[in-house]
Amino acid sequence: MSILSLCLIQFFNLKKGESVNLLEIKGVYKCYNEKQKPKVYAVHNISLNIKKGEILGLVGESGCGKSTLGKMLLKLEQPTRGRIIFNRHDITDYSFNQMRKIRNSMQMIFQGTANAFNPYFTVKQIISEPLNNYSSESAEEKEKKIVAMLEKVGLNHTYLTRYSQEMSGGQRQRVGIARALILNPEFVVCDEAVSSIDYALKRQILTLLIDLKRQFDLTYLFISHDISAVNKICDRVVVMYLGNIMEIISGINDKVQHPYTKALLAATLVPDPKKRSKNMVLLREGEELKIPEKGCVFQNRCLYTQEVCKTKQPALVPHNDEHYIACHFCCKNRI
Ligand SMILES: Nc1ncnc2c1ncn2[C@@H]1O[C@H](COP(=O)(O)OP(=O)(O)OP(=O)(O)O)[C@@H](O)[C@H]1O
Repeated sequence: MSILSLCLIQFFNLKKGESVNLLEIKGVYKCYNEKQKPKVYAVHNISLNIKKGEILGLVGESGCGKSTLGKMLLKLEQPTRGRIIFNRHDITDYSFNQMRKIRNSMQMIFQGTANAFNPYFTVKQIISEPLNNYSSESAEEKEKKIVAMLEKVGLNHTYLTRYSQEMSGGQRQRVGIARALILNPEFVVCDEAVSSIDYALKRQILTLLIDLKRQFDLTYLFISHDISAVNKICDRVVVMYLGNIMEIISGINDKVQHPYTKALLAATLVPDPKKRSKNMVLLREGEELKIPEKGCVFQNRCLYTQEVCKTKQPALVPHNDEHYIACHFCCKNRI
């Protein structure tokens, strides 16, 4: 088949509204200590596609493997097993030099905490760093670019000479966003980009991220503990528990099915007391959280565990078009 016919097929598929995958994650595992027995996986057999232009949310309790997965997609961590395809290229075994060539297409926004940046660097130095590594433009051109980017994130040239300790959390967050976007990436991992900032500022940063996504045609993996932020910004949400995907859904709302996602939802604060659901107690006081050797990874905390959950790990299966659940008892086609 000629290149022209392949392009035509892709063009007509896009016209029909079919989306293109920017990232394909195929059976990815991460084990930090391979010598340990039994092996403990921070990420366990995750398969997932991230569509071009999508904002994919990633939620779950602390330590469930969200950042590890995000870092593996950017190749800041090497998967133990599985494949990562970016823009139709298998980058799993890319060397440092091969990654250098595409590093500008994939960036990360970290939490804008006080120690997020080198305290001896000015804003200009912070944002220049990726430019110095990847661009051969003159110093003047770089400065022009930095000022233009600062303006895009709601700051101005007067911030160029500031140090990170001379800024508020929100201003630091904006500098972090400017630094991540200065190389004009396609894919950005936002790791807790709105954590520990107040409600009004959170709304501003979320609005800014949505605006920038439109302006720069970005695709985000949005990692967060904050269910309301995830619901505001994301097209789909992946719910992780102990390295495994429990559910994929359009939002954490009353359509969630998995007992773990229901518990996450019940734990969120709802302003209207009449709409609040009862908190579900998933772990009794003093009880230790253990990763089961077989069966469903959530069996020790689930309120509905049956015999089959102790022996057989449920597969992630479609409930409907965009809704996937890994539970023996949630899906219509199951046991
Ligand atoms: N470099 C590392 N070496 C060893 N273990 C690690 C390393 N990084 C993460 N882990 C472990 O992997 C598991 C997943 O960690 P990860 O940071 O991905 O979780 P997370 O869901 O992002 O947590 P949080 O929300 O608190 O950031 C944890 O048990 C953690 O202790």
